[in-house]
Amino acid sequence: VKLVKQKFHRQKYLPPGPPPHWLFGNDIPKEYPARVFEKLTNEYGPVISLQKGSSLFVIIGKNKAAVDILEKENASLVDRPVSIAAGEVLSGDKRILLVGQGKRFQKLRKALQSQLNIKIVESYEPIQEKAARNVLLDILEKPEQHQVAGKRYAASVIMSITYGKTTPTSYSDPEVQQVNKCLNRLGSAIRPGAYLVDSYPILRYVPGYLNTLRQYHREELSLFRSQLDAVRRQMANNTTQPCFAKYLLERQNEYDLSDDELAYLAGSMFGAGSDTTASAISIVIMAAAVFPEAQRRVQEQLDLIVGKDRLPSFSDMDELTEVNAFVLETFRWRPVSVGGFPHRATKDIHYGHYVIPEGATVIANHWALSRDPDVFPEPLKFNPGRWLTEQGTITENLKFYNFGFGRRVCPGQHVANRSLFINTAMLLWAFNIKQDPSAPIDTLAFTDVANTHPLPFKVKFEPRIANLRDLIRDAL
Ligand code: HEM
Repeated sequence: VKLVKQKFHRQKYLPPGPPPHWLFGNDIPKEYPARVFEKLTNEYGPVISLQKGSSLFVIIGKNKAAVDILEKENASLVDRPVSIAAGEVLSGDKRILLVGQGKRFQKLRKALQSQLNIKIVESYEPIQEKAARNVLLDILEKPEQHQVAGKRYAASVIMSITYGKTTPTSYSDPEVQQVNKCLNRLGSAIRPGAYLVDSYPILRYVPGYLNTLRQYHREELSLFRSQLDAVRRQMANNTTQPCFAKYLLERQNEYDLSDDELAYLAGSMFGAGSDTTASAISIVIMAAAVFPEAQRRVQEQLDLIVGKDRLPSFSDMDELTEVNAFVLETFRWRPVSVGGFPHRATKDIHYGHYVIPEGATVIANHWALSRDPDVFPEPLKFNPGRWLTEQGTITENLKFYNFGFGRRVCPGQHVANRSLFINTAMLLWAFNIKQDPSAPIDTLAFTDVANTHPLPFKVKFEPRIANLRDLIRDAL
């Protein structure tokens, strides 16, 4: 009786939402869910709930509610929803992104922080500058392949930081292709509804049902092990560059990591950090082409501070406020992690007169947050100026949570921010990026996946620097 009463009480105080079908519950949108959820936010309010089977989804669509819940109550939202297909089976429960709250999560996260914290990331500057100069060369060579240039940048930076790789990385490298094959498998398995076992866990006992995913896991693990073994071999002949893998191999006991935990941790850096960064660079190129006035403001400051006789560098970062504001506005304008990432409530959370019950999956819809007029007036307008104070410095009073929330906030955010700074500075310094009048850009044409990517689009790169190739070659 007590349990029934409790259930009834919770039901009564659930956040509002569209009425569920008595048997099938609510429809979970199959296409562009973040855009559909934004409409539901406008209809039902900042926090809504949807019921599907035994799962309760709480979707947050306003910044104030997102901060009140996911930041202020973060201790109760460290956990991830159970993911049998993608998390337990495909990732062997070792991929940090999907690992639930507990000892393993804590040690993986601690190990990541040790190499991704704001102090350490400065040491990656030479890697990022070099790779960003290569983006310029790639674009001079094959401007129509600008999206590939961004992917190559992101892949080579991650490979250098993680495994100390010094040879140039091409997006067609067999190793990168293999990693991408694994990532595509993850992307498919992670889609809501992709595997019935996530709604009906009993299915895990059906013989053969999860065999393919188990096989994928073995392949992934052996790839990650082999990447780590390469670093071990280099360490044995003293030829390793300082990198994430070397640092952790030397301190494996201190961080209490098994061989496979370490292999997965290094391996999943690529998954979390490569495609996201490449997409964000592509969005910068799109925004520059579509908003020439905003591009021009950035270029005026670049000409003033950097001039045309040298390339921009990290030493200009504090002064290039227009570049920083432009990047912040692209993060908001088209968020890469468009629908946000799910957290699981480990106790009842009270919000106003609603209760988010223990066990609920809580998701901040980044797309809706980016268009929340309470925080971003005229949200559809691309306006980097909103990030600047009257004195021209970056304001401290505005924040967009493109890197997520609480104790799960993206640990790679400092690397990502710096990648976006250096690429935006170099691209807008080197080129006038223009729309191709014969192929106008559809700025809503994005892939429909968790980390969204602009669909292929055409732009023209007009060099602004006469001796660009020479300057790049000198710097390289
Ligand atoms: C523009 C680029 C990036 C964006 C937009 C982004 C966004 C995110 C978001 C939204 C999350 C989930 C946060 C949450 O649960 O609330 C996340 C998690 C994560 N990110 Fe990033 N990220 C980016 C780049 C990177 C990079 C460069 C790395 C690594 C070097 C990285 C590593 C990770 C890892 C390991 C996690 C899982 C953390 C956990 O579950 O505790 N990310 N990221």
